[in-house]
Amino acid sequence: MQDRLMVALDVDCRDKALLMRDAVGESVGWLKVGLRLFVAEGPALVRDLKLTHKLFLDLKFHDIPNTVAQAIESAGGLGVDMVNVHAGGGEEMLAAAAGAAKAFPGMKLIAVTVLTSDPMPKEEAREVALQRAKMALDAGLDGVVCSVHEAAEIKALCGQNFITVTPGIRWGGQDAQDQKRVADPASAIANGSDYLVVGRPILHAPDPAQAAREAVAMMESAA
Ligand SMILES: O=C(O)c1cc(=O)[nH]c(=O)n1[C@@H]1O[C@H](COP(=O)(O)O)[C@@H](O)[C@H]1O
Repeated sequence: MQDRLMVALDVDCRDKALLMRDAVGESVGWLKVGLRLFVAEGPALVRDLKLTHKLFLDLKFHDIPNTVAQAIESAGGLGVDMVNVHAGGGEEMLAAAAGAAKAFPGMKLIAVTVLTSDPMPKEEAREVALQRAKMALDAGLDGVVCSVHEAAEIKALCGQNFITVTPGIRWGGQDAQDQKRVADPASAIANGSDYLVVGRPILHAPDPAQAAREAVAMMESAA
């Protein structure tokens, strides 16, 4: 199950990123590089992190179709295993991204549906997430980022092979912080999530590898 756990390396510099990578080691299969770390350290660090783990480049591209397609080409050139765009960019943008990603068959392209921090009412979030997931499927993407609460329905609508990546993971009474739609690792697996994204519950744990193993044990309990 560790191959389905992604650690969000939301730290501010290379040294901290490498320390965290070493701290989690093989207890997780994936590292996620997002805005904070990429803006600070860029592609060189991504290349290094790729040497030991699968890599998800989470920059949520949201721009005109041509610009997003070019950014996807750059991500493909970096050799990342997964990259995302924001489905709010619309059908044409998603199709352009999917077109660009075709040149990189080893890279999964996924779309953010509704951010797990979005305060919109649950039913509205569900409707928008389902509609955007279908749009991503039709545009030729490999899957979506969504909350655990929408994952099962998205699988039912878009097919079991359509990838669901779920952040907003908390367990054992952890603070939800800025996340609005949270769930624990066992519920995520039970609801059909393919990959779980965990940031602060691992980054801020006294022993990050132990926190990751705890999450994996919960994931296994639901399998
Ligand atoms: O695309 C993402 O990864 C993402 C989408 C989303 O809807 N919600 C969300 O939290 N994320 C990312 O997932 C991670 C969650 O971090 P924690 O809340 O610290 O576990 C962060 O790096 C977010 O940028």
